[in-house]
Amino acid sequence: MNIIAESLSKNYKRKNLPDIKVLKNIDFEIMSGQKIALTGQSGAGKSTLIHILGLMDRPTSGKLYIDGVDCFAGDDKYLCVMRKKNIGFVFQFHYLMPDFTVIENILLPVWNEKNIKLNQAQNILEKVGILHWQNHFPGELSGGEQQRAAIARALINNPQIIFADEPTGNLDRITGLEIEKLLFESSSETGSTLVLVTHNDELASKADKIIKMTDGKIML
Ligand SMILES: Nc1ncnc2c1ncn2[C@@H]1O[C@H](COP(=O)(O)OP(=O)(O)OP(=O)(O)O)[C@@H](O)[C@H]1O
Repeated sequence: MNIIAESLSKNYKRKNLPDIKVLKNIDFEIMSGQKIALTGQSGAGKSTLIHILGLMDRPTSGKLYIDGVDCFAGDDKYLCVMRKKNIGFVFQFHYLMPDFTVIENILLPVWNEKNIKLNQAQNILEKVGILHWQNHFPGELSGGEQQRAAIARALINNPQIIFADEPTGNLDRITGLEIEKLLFESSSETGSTLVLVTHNDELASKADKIIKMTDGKIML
């Protein structure tokens, strides 16, 4: 799926202070299947942007087209359906449910079809290298393994776009590189579009395109 941002802006309101302008008229196009590294210094607005692209937040102004659809013209219910159908999200923290096993966590987004999806969930766990952990609880896994489980959960809906917001921020360098490599490989295999927030220049250089943000703007 391709993504077009047209003059996206985001302001946050602050008590007794002027609004803070976090995104300032952002324009770009991401082609279907492209792997994008989103980089920029802390506070540049990367998370704010990726939350809007992932339909978890609305811009103050501007448009976002996913495969030609003007997403924010829809109501919240529409955004929710669109997100569930097309988008996978991996965060810096894994947000796995501690009282559910790994396989149950992967099946949570598709719980009403969990019996039908079991094989697929196990295949994904095998692909991300943690099938042997399927009946264990997240607390028994290492940080890297937990993040692999979070990726598996993001993949269960066969998303056409994956957003990953510093998914390796809590991991050591080697484990982090493995996780980012896994995201790249998964995107190549499935042809899904990947937008990855990273501070790793080596990895960013392997992306099809680097979008660099500075102070709420894109540096071209
Ligand atoms: N809900 C909010 N209310 C007010 N200000 C916010 C809110 N969310 C983010 N900000 C501000 O917006 C700016 C951009 O934040 P954002 O998290 O998008 O940056 P970032 O590039 O992802 O940074 P980092 O690399 O440190 O995660 C920051 O100054 C932040 O304090």
